[in-house]
Amino acid sequence: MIPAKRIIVALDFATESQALALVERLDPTRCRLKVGKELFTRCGPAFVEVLQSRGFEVFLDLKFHDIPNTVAGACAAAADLGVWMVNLHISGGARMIEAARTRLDAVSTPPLLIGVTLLTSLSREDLGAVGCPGEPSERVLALAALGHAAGLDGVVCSPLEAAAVRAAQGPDFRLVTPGVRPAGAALGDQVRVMTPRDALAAGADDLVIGRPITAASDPLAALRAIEDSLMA
Ligand SMILES: O=c1ccn([C@@H]2O[C@H](COP(=O)(O)O)[C@@H](O)[C@H]2O)c(=O)[nH]1
Repeated sequence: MIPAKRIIVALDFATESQALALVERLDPTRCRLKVGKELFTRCGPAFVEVLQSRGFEVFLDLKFHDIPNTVAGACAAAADLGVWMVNLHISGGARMIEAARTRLDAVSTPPLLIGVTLLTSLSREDLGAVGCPGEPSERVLALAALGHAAGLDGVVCSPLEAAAVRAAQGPDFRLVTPGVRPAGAALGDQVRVMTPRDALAAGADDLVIGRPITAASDPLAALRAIEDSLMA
């Protein structure tokens, strides 16, 4: 039996009405929602409150990356908004993460604090081109260790790295995996991918899935098919 709410639907829409058209068909007891840069920049915190008022837990995926004081303040703002999870880029460094952790520890019900290791759209070649030679998995493992030591509740990584991060960081460290594609689905800009079922088997806690659901002709049927594939 797969526990409920393992799927986080990425609401990468350009308008509130497009997002709501899908949200109105979703069940908050069965999935969570992710609000990222596009929707947040267009609709702002008010739309996050709309989603929460409908019973959904919201992952605010703004991937903060700035000096420690600025990121700590942004995380405090996310906590005030009442989101379930917030994230930052681990490459911002240990002091940045510790500052965010300290601010969230002062809040009565803080959101989960998660760190992005290496974007799932990046390949080995992409990494080399920005001056970081080596295997993506090595970098992910190093960043996950740094992030855990600095106080993160978990990381965003590709499902390809989930088993290794789980082995290194233990059972209580949350693994949030985008880069999830049902068999035969278009990859789009994703590079380091796995199927939903394989991602869960590799140890992922949360599957972040956008276009395979949101761009489907019948998004609800696409979501149900993914849920069924997890049970099979
Ligand atoms: O490494 C990362 C971090 C975040 N994302 C986000 O997840 C979704 C994935 O959407 P798909 O349509 O399923 O590709 C999207 O909102 C990204 O911003 C990621 O893909 N990789």
